[in-house]
Amino acid sequence: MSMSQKLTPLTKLNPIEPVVSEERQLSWKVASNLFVSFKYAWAGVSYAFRTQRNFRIHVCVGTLAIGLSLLLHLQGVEIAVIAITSGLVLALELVNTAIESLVDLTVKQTYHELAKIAKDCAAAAVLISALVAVLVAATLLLPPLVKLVLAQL
Ligand SMILES: Nc1ncnc2c1ncn2[C@@H]1O[C@H](COP(=O)(O)OP(=O)(O)OP(=O)(O)O)[C@@H](O)[C@H]1O
Repeated sequence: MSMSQKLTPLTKLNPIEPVVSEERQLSWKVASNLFVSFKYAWAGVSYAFRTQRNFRIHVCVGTLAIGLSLLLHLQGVEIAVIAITSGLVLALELVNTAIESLVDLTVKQTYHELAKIAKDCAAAAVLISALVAVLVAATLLLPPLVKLVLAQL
């Protein structure tokens, strides 16, 4: 396929087709620029934060867990483990959002058993990572936290 066939000028697009900006049409090219790639990735994070309540909750809980681990002077490895598990939850929440969008794009408003499987499994991945993160944080944070509270009594 030649270049001119690939990059249809916006003026020639059918008005009922979704409009793709010329910058987006060239995204395969601009993505080679590291800064622009970062900009698109940040747009994804920003979209998830604005639209996904669960993502906001995970950001708050993760920040709280890392903050507490610093305040309680946990060992470096322990802080790293809490940060890794919290980061994994956020990353999977982003993948979940991407899968939800792709499924909605594919099946639109129709019910499909495969769409249900895709969305349920993506949500399950987030749930499992969140449960593990809570378990890890509780194991590492609770003993020093209880010790600190008891010392105040
Ligand atoms: N097109 C569909 N076909 C079949 N089942 C669907 C479809 N869309 C959604 N579902 C079912 O509804 C559930 C919720 O889907 P929805 O798109 O509302 O996700 P959500 O509630 O926004 O999820 P999350 O809280 O993880 O963001 C899915 O897990 C799935 O079981």
